[in-house]
Amino acid sequence: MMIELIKCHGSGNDFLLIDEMEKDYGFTDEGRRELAIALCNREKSLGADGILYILQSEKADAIMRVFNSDGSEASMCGNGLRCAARYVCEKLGIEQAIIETMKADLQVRKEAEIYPGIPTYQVEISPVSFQLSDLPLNLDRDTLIQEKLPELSDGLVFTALAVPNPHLVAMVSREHLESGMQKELSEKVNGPNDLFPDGVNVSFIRKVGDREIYVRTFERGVGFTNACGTAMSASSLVTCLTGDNAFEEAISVYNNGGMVQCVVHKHGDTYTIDLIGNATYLYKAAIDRDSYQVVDMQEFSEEESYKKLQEHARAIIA
Ligand SMILES: N[C@@H](CCC[C@H](N)C(=O)O)C(=O)O
Repeated sequence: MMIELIKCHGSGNDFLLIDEMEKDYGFTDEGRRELAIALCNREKSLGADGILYILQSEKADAIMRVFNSDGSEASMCGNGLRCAARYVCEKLGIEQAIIETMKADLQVRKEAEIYPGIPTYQVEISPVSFQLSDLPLNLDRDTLIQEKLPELSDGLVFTALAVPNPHLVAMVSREHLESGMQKELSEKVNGPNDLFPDGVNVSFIRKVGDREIYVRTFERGVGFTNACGTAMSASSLVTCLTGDNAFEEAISVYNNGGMVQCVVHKHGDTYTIDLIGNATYLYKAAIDRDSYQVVDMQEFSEEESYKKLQEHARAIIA
């Protein structure tokens, strides 16, 4: 039996999208996990940061499940949700949809192109929680908002939040980004450790201009990726809390794979974030289910336009 998939990316955060609505592959969760480990391997197979499984939903237009390249399942994936949004909207011939994810049913919709020639989607990032029990982060307190965490660093100021997957973010200088500090502390909190028993996505943010930030993320279950959509959303929210950016205004978020825009909404004591950016298809392929060998591959021609956005982004963050 063949498995059909689409290789896609959001800000260079790349995924293999498998439609289980179209074809019933009869995957078990262990099967989904094994497939993620096998196909995401960049040395031995197609390579990707994760697999997006699209399934039939009883209450929404579709379900998106996300498996990281190490086989762990993530509760959310912002860049992946844009790719899933495009796939579901085009499949159903609609411009907006509701996609069920592990913890929330989220609104997605087609948007005006973020850069010429780039299919663009807006996705809702929600719910947001600062309760440490929601990450979880084991500290003898309820929240960690713009405070030091001496177990990880004497100098950096961190915020911990769940959107709803767990994030730890810090605003840093260029020197911090160039040091090995992010890798070192990310490996610590994503290995066996008492603070973050389930691991955490770790982002360093640098302000690059008015309503412009750069975010680099070490992703739980993957390592450094070109970008992480939920991390860029969480980081945008933190910069609104610090006063570096403003609620309800578009923030350009640059990353190593390109750029997105985030708009942070404050509703009383709660927050939601709009994440707007590309949903780019690279190729579609058919894989032999037993050997994982590629049987057929057809490329899309969308990457040329995307490279122009990347050049623009690189010039800003240089
Ligand atoms: N790249 C994603 C997040 C994927 C999940 C993450 N690694 C986790 O385990 O929480 C995004 O774009 O949000």
